Amino acid sequence: LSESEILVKFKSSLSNSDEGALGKWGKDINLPPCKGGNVSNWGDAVVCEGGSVTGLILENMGLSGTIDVDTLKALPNLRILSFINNKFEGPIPELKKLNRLKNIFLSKNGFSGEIPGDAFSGMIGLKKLYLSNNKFTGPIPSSLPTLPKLMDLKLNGNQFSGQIPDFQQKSLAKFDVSNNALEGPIPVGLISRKNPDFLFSVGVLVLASVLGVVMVMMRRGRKQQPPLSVEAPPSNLGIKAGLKEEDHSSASTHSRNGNGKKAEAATKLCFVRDDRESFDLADLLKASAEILGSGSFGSSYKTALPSGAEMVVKRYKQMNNVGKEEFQEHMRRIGRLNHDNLLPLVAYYYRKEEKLLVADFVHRGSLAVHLHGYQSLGQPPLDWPTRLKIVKGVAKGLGYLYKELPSLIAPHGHLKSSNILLNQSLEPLISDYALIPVINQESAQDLMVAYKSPEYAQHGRITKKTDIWALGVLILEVLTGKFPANFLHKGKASEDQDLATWVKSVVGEDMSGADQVFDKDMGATNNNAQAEMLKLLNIALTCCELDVDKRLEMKLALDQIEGLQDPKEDEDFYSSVASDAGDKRSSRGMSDDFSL
Ligand SMILES: Nc1ncnc2c1ncn2[C@@H]1O[C@H](COP(=O)(O)OP(=O)(O)OP(=O)(O)O)[C@@H](O)[C@H]1O
Repeated sequence: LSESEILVKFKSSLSNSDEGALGKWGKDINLPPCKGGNVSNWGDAVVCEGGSVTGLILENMGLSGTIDVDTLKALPNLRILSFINNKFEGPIPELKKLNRLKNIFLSKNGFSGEIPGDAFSGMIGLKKLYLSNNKFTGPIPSSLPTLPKLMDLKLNGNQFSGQIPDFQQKSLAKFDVSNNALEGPIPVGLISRKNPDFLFSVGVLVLASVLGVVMVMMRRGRKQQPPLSVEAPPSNLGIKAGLKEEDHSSASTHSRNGNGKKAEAATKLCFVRDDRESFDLADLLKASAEILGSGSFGSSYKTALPSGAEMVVKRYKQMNNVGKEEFQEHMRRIGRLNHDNLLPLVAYYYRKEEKLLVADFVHRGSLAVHLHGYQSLGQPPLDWPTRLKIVKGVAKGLGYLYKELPSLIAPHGHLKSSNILLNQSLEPLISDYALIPVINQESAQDLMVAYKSPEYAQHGRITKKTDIWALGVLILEVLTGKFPANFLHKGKASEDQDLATWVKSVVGEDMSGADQVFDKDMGATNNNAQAEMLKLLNIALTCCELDVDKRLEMKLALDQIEGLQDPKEDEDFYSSVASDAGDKRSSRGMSDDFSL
C-alpha cells in the first residue's frame, strides 16, 4: 500500500473523522501525504520528514473508534503519535506493535482498564509517553521502568493503583503520577535523582502515603463539593482586554454552574499544553490586572490566578489572517514546543475580532529593560558572563524553533530584546515566536522585525536567514548597549544605516575600533573575556550580512556561539582597572546579587 492508502485505511477505523483536518485526507489519492522534504500535502496533522510520514498529530478532533495499529505498522518511519483530547474509549491500543515510536501522546481521552505489564516491552526508542487524564486503572505497567530512553512520563489524572515501581533510567527528566490512587513509599531511585532539572510530581501521594487513606478520601470528598460560587468583581482586565461585560459575566457564572454551554464555549480558554492546571477566563479576571506595556500589536497585562500563579495576557487585534480551524491548529503547534529557552504558550482565547494569548509572567522582565533601563530597576547593569549566557540561550531557543518549525520561513519572525524575558537566574526565555502565519499580513509587514530586514527592504521578501539577521542585531544590541530602533529612520542621511552599519563603520575592517563599540556597562574585562567578546562581535556582524548568501547559516551560527568560552569559575574576569559600573558589582555572577 502507498502511504496515502495506509492513512485512508487508518482513518476508516476512526469515527468522527470526516470533518476538520482529516476531512481532506485522501480526497485525491494520487496526492501523496508528503511532498518531499518536510512538507506535508495533507495539512498539519501529518508530519513529514525526508518525504515520508513520521508523525500523526490528531489532537482536539472529537475522534473515537479504533486506533488501528496494525495498519500503522506499514508506515516504517512513524515516530510520533498524538491523539490528545479526543473521545477514544476502552483499552489502550497495542502500541508495542509500533516499536519504533519515540513519542506517544494519548492524554485527555476516555481510555480505561488495566494496562498489561508488558504493554511497552521492546519499545527501546520511546522517549515521551503521555497517558494523563484518562481512566486507566491497575498497576503502573512494569515494562515502563525498563525503557532505556524514557525521558518524560505523564500518568497523572488516572486511577492507577498499587506502588510506584522504581524508575532507574538516567534519561528520565520529567515524571508525573499525581492524582492517582497510588500508595506506599516513593522509590529511592526517584527521590535520589541527581539531575537538577528533574521534574517530579506525585501530587497528593506524599501526603497520602504519610497520612494514609484518610487524605485520599478527603481529596475525593473535596472534588465532590459543589462548585464555588463566584462573585468576581468586574475586573480591570475584563474591560482593558476588551472582553464585553457579558463575556465576562458568562465566564464567571456559566462555566461554574454548568449552564449556558454556548456562552461557556464563547468565553473558554483553550489550553494548548496538557501539563498545566486548567483555569478559565473568570479565574484570570478575578484579580485586578496590571498593564505591563503596549507593544506593536496591543497591550500585555499581568494578573494572578486564585492559586497565586502570575500570568500575562496579551491581546491581539490584528490576528485574522487565517480561519478559526487553522488558527487553532497553529496554536496547538506552538503549544507542542518545549525548550528551556522558550516561554511556553499556556492557553489562548479565540474570538473572531481578537485573540488573547496567555503565558506565565516572567519575573525579571525583558532583556530590553535590563540593557536600556536597568537604572529604573535599581539594579546593576548586566555583566559580560550574563550577557554571554543570554546570547547562548537565545541562540539555542532559536535553533530549536528552526528545527521544530521547518515549514516557517521565519520561525520566530519578531526577535527583539523586549521579546526576550529573563527568569530568576537570568536565563533567557524567548517569547512572541512563530506568529507570522496568524498575524494579518499588512500588520506583519508594518510591525514585525522580520519585515525590517535588509532583504525585505531590498527585494520585498523574507528568507530562511531573516531570523539570523535579527539574531545578529540582537547580539549587537547586547554587546553595544545601543537600542537598534534608534538607528532606524533617523532622518534622510542615515535612513539606510542600522545598528550593524554603525558598528561596522566604527570598528573598521581590521576590527581595531572594537573597543569603542563595546558597552562600558559590561565592565572592564580581562584578555580572555575580551577575545570572546570580539569573536561574538564577529559572529553578530556575519549574521547581519546584507548579502543573504554570505550570512551565516543557523547551524553554523549556533555552533560558533555555543563554542564561545564561558568565563571560568575561578577566573576573575574583571581587570584590576574596573570601570564605574564594574565597581558597583561583586566580582562575578551578579545575577544572584540582585534583589527585585
Ligand atoms: N510573560 C511576560 N512576563 C514578563 N514581562 C512580559 C511578558 N510578556 C511581555 N512582557 C513585557 O511586557 C511589555 C509589553 O510586551 P508586549 O509583548 O505587549 O510588547 P513588546 O514586546 O514591547 O512589543 P511587540 O508587541 O512588538 O512584541 C514588554 O516590556 C514585555 O517585555
